Amino acid sequence: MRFNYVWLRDHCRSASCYNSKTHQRSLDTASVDLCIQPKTIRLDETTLFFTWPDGHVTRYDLDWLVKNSYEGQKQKVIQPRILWNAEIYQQAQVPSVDFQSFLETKEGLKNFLQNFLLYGIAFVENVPPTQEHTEKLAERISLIRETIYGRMWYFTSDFSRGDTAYTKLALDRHTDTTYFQEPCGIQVFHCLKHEGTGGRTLLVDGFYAAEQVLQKAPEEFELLSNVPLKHEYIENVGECHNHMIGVGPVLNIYPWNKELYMIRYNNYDRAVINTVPYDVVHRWYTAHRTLTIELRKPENEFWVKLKPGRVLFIDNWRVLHGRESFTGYRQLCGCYLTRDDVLNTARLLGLQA
Ligand SMILES: C[N+](C)(C)CCCC[C@H](N)C(=O)O
Ligand SMILES: O=C(O)CCC(=O)C(=O)O
Ligand SMILES: [Fe+2]
Repeated sequence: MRFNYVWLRDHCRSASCYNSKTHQRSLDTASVDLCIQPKTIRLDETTLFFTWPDGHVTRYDLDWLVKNSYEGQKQKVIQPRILWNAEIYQQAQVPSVDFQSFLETKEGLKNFLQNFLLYGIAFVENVPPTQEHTEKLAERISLIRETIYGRMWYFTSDFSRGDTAYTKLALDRHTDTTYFQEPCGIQVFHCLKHEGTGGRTLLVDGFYAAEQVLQKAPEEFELLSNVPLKHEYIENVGECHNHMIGVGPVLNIYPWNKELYMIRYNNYDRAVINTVPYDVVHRWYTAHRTLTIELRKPENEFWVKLKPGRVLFIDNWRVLHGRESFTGYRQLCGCYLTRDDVLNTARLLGLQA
């Protein structure tokens, strides 16, 4: 491990530099001389001591340094996950959580969140088929993210909005709200009614597909993670007038450990590509094709028929959803959740997120 002197001065945990009650830095980093060097350094079994030119002493537990070093972080994943195709997911026999235990017990909630974090999807069973109960569920783990579609939404194939979600058409796999600068973190679906045929939901682990791309064509993975593009939502239907634009690459990775944390994939909503120079465009399309081929492999598709009482939570930064075309009357309700607040709940329950 290598540490920079300014870093070592900046992270001093002494009472005058750091408020351990609020976990906030008191030290004004801008007051640290960028050429600072310790006057003396001393090491015992467990601790490293620095005395700075002004006499201030900083002590570091060696364990703390190991845990907080760049080298230590580089080897760690931020969020452990189990990547899946249909077979892996089905064999895992991930249990659904019951409505009552989800709402009333810490274990129920924790089991649910653990599965959700590992697989990017999770189900709650025996939910009364109403919008109010669905809202209660959502509020147990997060804040509802209000969007142009409302807070809780409730939709049928009535074409009330300028989007094909509001029809009976099939929808190919995609993530939602790619046209937001921060796409919605979680999507909640509860089918309240369906009198007709078809309408099954398709789920595909985008991270599993991306991992295949990384294995087979690392330079294509890199391109998809480097090239920013726009997604766009333009609506002029009735009273609804919206124009949303979100910019970012298809694959979003942390630069220090290359861990994938978000996929932005919606071929319907992808805008004109005008952020990519001529000599990159063709390579980008090739990489996009490779990813699409992985995403479309039948063995990566997990199909479910949503039923009243069974609520599905989808990690919209990871798992793509789609649907089969349908006939008859179908009513879906749900909402989006803010990702920070789901992770907050998970961490408070002791989960790594
Ligand atoms: C109906 N509901 C509110 C869930 C979403 C509608 C959003 C659909 C849009 N094409 C997208 O993928 O973002
Ligand atoms: O109707 C469905 O099952 C899902 C439609 C969809 O993709 C959406 O609402 O985001
Ligand atoms: Fe969608």
